[in-house]
Amino acid sequence: MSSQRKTKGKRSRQWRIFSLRELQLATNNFNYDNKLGEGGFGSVYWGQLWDGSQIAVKRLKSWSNKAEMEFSVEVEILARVRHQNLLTLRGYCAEGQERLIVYDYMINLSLLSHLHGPHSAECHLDWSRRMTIAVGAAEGIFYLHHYVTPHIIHRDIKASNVLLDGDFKAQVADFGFAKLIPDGATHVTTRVMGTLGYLAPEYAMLGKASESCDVYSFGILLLELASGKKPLEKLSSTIKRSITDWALPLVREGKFNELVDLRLNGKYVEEELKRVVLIGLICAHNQSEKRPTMLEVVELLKGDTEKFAALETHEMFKSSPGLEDNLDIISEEKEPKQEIENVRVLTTGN
Ligand SMILES: Nc1ncnc2c1ncn2[C@@H]1O[C@H](COP(=O)(O)OP(=O)(O)OP(=O)(O)O)[C@@H](O)[C@H]1O
Repeated sequence: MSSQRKTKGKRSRQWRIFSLRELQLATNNFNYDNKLGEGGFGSVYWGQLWDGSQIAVKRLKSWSNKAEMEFSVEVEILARVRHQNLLTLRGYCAEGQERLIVYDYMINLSLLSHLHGPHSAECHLDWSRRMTIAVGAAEGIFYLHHYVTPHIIHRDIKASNVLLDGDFKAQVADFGFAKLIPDGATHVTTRVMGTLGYLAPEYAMLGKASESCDVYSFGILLLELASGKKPLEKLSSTIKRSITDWALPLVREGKFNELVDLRLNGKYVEEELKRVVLIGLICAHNQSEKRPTMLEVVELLKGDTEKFAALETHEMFKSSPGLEDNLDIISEEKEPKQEIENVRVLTTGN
């Protein structure tokens, strides 16, 4: 059994082109029952290949104006990006109007499903798993920012894009998609630009995409991971509060025990919780130049004491008046569609 697993593991690392017929067979002709979910780029289906290995197939929509060759070249570039915390592409299919990307199926699904979805009540994520996921996801993003040439800005770091393998190891998904977007596919563009609640202010307002936008989104993700709260919490039918607006006052009052996810039943490492929350908040600083780089984030998360001592004394965490300009205060809820549309309008042309 173990040798069989090993062989499967090896095989899954190989990159190849799939035929449409093979993917139709694997997914029962993209049957609704096989559907794992739907994102801005299209639907994702669970499938099983002839060798028994499980795959996730992303069936892209609105790709008709992306030439077959162009698509293949770009996907092959992405397939070369390999890191233990990045979801590896197993291959693709480009036949006729169909554009499909094939990944290994992540048996423990996404972080979103554990924090807020079907698995949230079961609480599979104990504190040590959360720490491992935080460090792993940070390392994956760090790799995209610092090692891949040209560097890749993810643009959509969020809980549904952090997938979990059989060992709950983080696999950051959907990187590099911006390059695959056909010109003029506006509704797809809105998705590439990120998701409400995770968007850095300068990105949302000016469309300035940079590595530090990913750092901002990652900060929100860290706060979400520690607290189990959503990036935007509905306070009433018209008012939403961001996770940073909720967390920062508690941090300034030193009430870390009120920040932690209640589903952990008090089982967590206090020092680590403090570390994750402070790093989350500094990453999600409204001024991009005050945010750390992903290299610094990785070092901090791994427990660099010198860097952490400096972070602890950061002015952001001092409970003095006048620092509230850091916060977005309470944001009025608009129609989500309209809000996304606004973001799109503001950012197109960049
Ligand atoms: N390899 C995979 N293994 C298991 N589940 C997956 C895999 N890839 C994607 N999924 C799940 O399929 C669903 C749809 O994914 P998709 O990436 O299309 O959308 P999304 O992440 O919700 O939104 P967006 O398009 O903005 O990234 C999500 O719930 C995602 O977690």
